[in-house]
Amino acid sequence: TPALFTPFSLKDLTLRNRIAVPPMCQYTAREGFINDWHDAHYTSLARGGAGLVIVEATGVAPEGRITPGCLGLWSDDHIAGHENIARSIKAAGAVPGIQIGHAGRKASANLPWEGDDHIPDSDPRSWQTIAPSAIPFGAGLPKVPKEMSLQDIERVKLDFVSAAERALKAGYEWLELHFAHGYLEQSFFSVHSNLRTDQYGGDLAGRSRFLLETLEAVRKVWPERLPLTARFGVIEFDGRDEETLAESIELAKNFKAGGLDMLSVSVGFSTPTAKIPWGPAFLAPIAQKVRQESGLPVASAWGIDNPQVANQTIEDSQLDLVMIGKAHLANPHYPYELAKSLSLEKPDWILPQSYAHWLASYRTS
Ligand SMILES: C=C(C(=O)O)c1ccccc1
Repeated sequence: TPALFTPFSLKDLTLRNRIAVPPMCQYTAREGFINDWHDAHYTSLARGGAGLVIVEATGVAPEGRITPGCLGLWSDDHIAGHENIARSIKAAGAVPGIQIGHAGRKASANLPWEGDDHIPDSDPRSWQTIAPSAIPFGAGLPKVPKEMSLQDIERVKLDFVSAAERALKAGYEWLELHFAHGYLEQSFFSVHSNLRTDQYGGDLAGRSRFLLETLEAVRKVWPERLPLTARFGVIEFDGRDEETLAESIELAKNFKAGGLDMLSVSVGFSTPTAKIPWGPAFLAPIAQKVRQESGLPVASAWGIDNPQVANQTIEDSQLDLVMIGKAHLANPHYPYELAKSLSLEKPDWILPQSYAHWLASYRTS
């Protein structure tokens, strides 16, 4: 059996294979609510055969959304829509996951295909953004955020806890904290965005504190038997990579000590001047180093859209799970293509029986 199609167990869950659909914002919600688009989108992805489907970045507060089109779990009214999503993913044989986050200084933005930039302050759809320091990201996201008070920090931690409790009520079994991509928690960790002089800034311990306290608070309400994971940028490609990676590995060790079950290794995206060396599974070797030195199981995304590359990252013990995004948008049944390319036995049965039976019948080739 190709390594990509071996099961993966984490806490009380077992995934049918190593293929995960990473969180990919659909920007199709209104006031944070699930609608028909999300129902069809996530159901079709789960029926495609992946072991895990993670629902897109879901705001823990209205001002924590990236755009007005993002999903939310800041209200109990949001739970019902997510119950359908979680049930439908599980019914298709995949583990239902969700990513919760706060976009920090990158919030209050237009949809990517409508500018991908900050909504002008003059536009009634815009809102005040918050961050560790009053430093803008730059480029298309020039809004100067409000520096968070200690009360703001406490409130946002509680927002993460409440969103996690709602995710559990909705039936999700895998929770990913969005600590990456220049959003709020990443921005506390990065020297590009955190110039605080209190206990939430300064040295590595200070810049790690908000992340570790958020993890600690969410861990208390997320059942021990279910995976609690985080997506985090371990490198910025900003010319300080060795130092950033060393600090990130220290943080990963503290994540593990704090009860994190897995790290989805990504890029920090904390500065618009980063020079990212995009390439097939380009983060896999970095993820392997994080896994070796922190002892955390790792996943990673970016450029894993080739069957041999995907399988090799598992075969070579670089990754425990591969996050395959765009290939799934192009074809929700992408795991079926992977199964055929990698010569899995009875590849048709990756898909639901209503499809598999006929795909395996009346073969003409
Ligand atoms: C919407 C994103 C997310 O939620 O992480 C994102 C961020 C950076 C690059 C691509 C997508």
